[in-house]
Amino acid sequence: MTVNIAVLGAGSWGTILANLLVENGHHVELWGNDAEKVAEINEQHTNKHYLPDFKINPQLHATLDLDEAFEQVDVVLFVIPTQVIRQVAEQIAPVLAAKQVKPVIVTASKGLEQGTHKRISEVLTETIPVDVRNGIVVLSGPSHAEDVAMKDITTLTAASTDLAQAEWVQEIFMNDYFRLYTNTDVVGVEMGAALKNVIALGAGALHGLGYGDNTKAALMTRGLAEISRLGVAMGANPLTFIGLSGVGDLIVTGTSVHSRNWRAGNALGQGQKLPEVLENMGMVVEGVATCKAAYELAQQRSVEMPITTAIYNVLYRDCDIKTEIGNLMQRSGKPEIDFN
Ligand SMILES: NC(=O)C1=CN([C@@H]2O[C@H](COP(=O)(O)OP(=O)(O)OC[C@H]3O[C@@H](n4cnc5c(N)ncnc54)[C@H](O)[C@@H]3O)[C@@H](O)[C@H]2O)C=CC1
Ligand SMILES: O=C(CO)COP(=O)(O)O
Repeated sequence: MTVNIAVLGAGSWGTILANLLVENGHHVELWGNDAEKVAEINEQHTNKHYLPDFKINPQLHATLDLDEAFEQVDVVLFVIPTQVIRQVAEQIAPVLAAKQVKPVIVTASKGLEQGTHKRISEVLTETIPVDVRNGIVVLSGPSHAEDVAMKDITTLTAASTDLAQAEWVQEIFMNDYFRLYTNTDVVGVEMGAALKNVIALGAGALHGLGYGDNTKAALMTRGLAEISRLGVAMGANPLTFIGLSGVGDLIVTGTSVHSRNWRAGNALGQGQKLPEVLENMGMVVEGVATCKAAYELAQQRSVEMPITTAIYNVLYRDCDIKTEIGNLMQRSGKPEIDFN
């Protein structure tokens, strides 16, 4: 089966997924917003800013032109930062309408929209009318671009309320090192994907401050407890949080030097200030914006999220990290399992 795929976002994850899809035998157009980088991909077959040592398959074509990207399109894959998804989706909707194509929309981005607190599939549902698209599938799981570049064995979840569309996407992406599972719990998959980035910031900060393994395990486990609590309040199946898009992605993001969120947290723990950290990263650190959205959502829903609140206090109120850790430890004793 050869499928026509437009990948939106020529950063680290978009480039690696587009490359994988080409090597799976599909026709892929990678849409970018930076003329120099698009030319580099087409002429040098590299994208050095995001993937310094990676050689891109010469069959991958990049473009700045949405008309070209959508010339023939069965799947549109979003791999851009969460906070620009609404704007780009509004930009592509009339192009899809003019082309009279009805692609399946897939998102591999992870986050919550600031202001509205919406999940990405909700933003896409609002902005791309049903008459110009097929279903929406969410792709998520423990998957750093740097490891997929090495063809390291990687597992993900394809989630959709329409199981047949999730299965179709599963088939498009699967190969001997990339394995997908399906799930119909879109809420749980998206909430796990978005919120683990916030906890990864905290895990990095603990590392930067010199805390040991016990503390990091405590943060990730109790972090998962509050991710599940908010997720269940939003309608998720609690079992999804022990799957790839929950604990799986929390492990990879909360322990890896490849994680932008972990690295940003590590730099904060070492005493750098947030603007400097983000400036130095040069890539999206999704947990920062999502932390604010999650904090506000938890307040609205009266869901207790003490770790997210502590991270919010550090990021948005310039509070001292060690004081926030001390405050977490001063809380009264709690039962371990509590979804109320
Ligand atoms: N890097 C990774 O290993 C993984 C990333 N993700 C998710 O994928 C999403 C993208 O992440 P990365 O590729 O790492 O980010 P990145 O920072 O490497 O690349 C983002 C890309 O989006 C482009 N972009 C930004 N605004 C745009 C706009 N208005 N129009 C068009 N393009 C625009 C940038 O030019 C850049 O090419 C994030 O939500 C991230 O959480 C998910 C799994 C793995
Ligand atoms: O989601 C990811 C890995 O599964 C990527 O995480 P970072 O954005 O922190 O690098």
